[in-house]
Amino acid sequence: MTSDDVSAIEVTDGVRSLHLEWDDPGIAVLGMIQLTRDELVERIRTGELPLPPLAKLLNIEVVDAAPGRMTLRLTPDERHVNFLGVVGGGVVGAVLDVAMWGAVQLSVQDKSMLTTVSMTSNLVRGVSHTQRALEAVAEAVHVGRTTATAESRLVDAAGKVYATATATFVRMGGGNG
Ligand SMILES: CC(C)(COP(=O)(O)OP(=O)(O)OC[C@H]1O[C@@H](n2cnc3c(N)ncnc32)[C@H](O)[C@@H]1OP(=O)(O)O)[C@@H](O)C(=O)NCCC(=O)NCCSC(=O)Cc1ccccc1
Repeated sequence: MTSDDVSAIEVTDGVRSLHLEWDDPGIAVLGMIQLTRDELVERIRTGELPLPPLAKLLNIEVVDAAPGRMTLRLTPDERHVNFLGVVGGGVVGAVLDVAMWGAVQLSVQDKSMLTTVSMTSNLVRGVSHTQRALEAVAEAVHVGRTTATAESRLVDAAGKVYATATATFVRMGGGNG
């Protein structure tokens, strides 16, 4: 599903439905394992490597990817709404988490895997499901032998900030190159 497909949500007698397709999650995992860092960057950036199902579920797309940075697009829709009638903080946190992970993961040349161990977010403005797409812009701050850190912001097209987050990752495996 892409951001254009939100209109594909059908409403029949008040019941919402959506036909959603996603790829075998193993394809993205295999890409992580088998591709070189530069191949991985390129295939994520161009969309050649299918994103994991989580991205399809939350309506997240890649805008840009490079060693040390990743920008994702979150297109809010009705499925993201919580009891308060706004997009849930977990959805905002998820897109920032993935963008920060991408920024640090694409920094490493070897086969080590980065995994999030802590994350702090500040949700400074409510997100409505009717508003246009937001961008999660993340940068690696530190990539060390055993840990990595990143920071990120969720902004609209005018640069208005909706949320900020920082995260710490543990680096597992690889030769620490
Ligand atoms: C409103 C505030 C909390 C504080 O804002 P401040 O620091 O004082 O900053 P500022 O004054 O600059 O205002 C900024 C904007 O806010 C607007 N505004 C201000 N006051 C009010 C007001 N009283 N009422 C309405 N709107 C108000 C204000 O007009 C401005 O907009 P504008 O520039 O005019 O367009 C803001 O940080 C916020 O909305 N954060 C996001 C929270 C969020 O969405 N969390 C996630 C969902 S919850 C969750 O998931 C948990 C859960 C789980 C399961 C089930 C249920 C729940």
